[in-house]
Amino acid sequence: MGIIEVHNVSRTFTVRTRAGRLRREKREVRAVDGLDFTVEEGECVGYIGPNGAGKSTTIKMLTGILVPTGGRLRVAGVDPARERVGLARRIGVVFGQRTTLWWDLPLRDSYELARRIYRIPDAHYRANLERCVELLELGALLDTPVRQLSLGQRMRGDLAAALLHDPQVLYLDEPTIGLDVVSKSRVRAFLREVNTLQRTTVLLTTHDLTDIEQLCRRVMVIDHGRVVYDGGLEGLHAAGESERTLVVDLAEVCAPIEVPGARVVRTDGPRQWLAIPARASAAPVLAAVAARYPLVDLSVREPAIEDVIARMYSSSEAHPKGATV
Ligand SMILES: Nc1ncnc2c1ncn2[C@@H]1O[C@H](COP(=O)(O)OP(=O)(O)OP(=O)(O)O)[C@@H](O)[C@H]1O
Repeated sequence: MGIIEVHNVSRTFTVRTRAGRLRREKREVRAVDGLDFTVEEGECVGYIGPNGAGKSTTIKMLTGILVPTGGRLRVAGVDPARERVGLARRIGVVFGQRTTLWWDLPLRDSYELARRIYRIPDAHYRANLERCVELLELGALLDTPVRQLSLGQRMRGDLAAALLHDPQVLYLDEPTIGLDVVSKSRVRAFLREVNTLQRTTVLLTTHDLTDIEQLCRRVMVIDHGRVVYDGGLEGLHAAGESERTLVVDLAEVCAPIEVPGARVVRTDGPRQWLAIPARASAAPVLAAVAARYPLVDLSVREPAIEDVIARMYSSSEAHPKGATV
């Protein structure tokens, strides 16, 4: 049995919309519609999809905040909605757009509250706090009120708070949203460590494919409340034939770059944009450009998740699910 079991789960919402000046109409929104998947203990799974696909609704059902309209859900062997309080000790949740920390209190006090709420034994608490403080470089921030922390510092603070009670499962909803490159890489390094050393199961929702690339062997794509792809990131790129973009700044205006494995898709003065297949390494293209052209700077842009999914649909025509799940 997996640590997360989702069988034919649905969740509908009834929304009231205006129909004329006085009349209101009821409409059903199927946020999640016959969702099926299993996550094994110790996996780190990316859970991605376009806006409104049903990701947050799934996470809310997995924490017990929302009750499914149909189907069967189990997390660590229990029904989340029925045993929400008991399950809270076994899961950790981090929402990138919100904080679970106390706004006016120093980080240290929020952690102390978590210790009491979860009744974490002293020695355990001290060891976990020490490990999180070291790995997330929180030492100098422990006495700072949360409202004075930068977004990246607060996110690191939130991650520590979610892990002090040693949860078996960690749900992350956009943990790197709005962070700079350095903060993103710190957060990712920490999550890798938590998943590989602590064997914490991670379900990660993100719009940043680099998060998935660096952390997850498995990715599930959800669209219109259903899983439309379940497999490796490479397979997803292959299914959609997705492309990365290499942005190249040259010392002078040149004719469009010609190197094997890449094609120029745009030019603007000395800057050129090259498309390369996302599943191939960018290194040979970088080396060829550097050897033949007066290179000043370059950066690699991952394809947007929305583009990868759109391409996946167009390449598998009307039946993406059959092609990939
Ligand atoms: N409380 C609610 N009442 C009515 N409709 C809702 C509610 N919560 C979600 N929905 C609808 O359910 C659908 C799925 O929403 P959900 O927030 O799960 O998507 P998401 O994949 O997390 O999107 P995003 O990436 O934008 O956060 C959307 O159409 C949304 O409008």
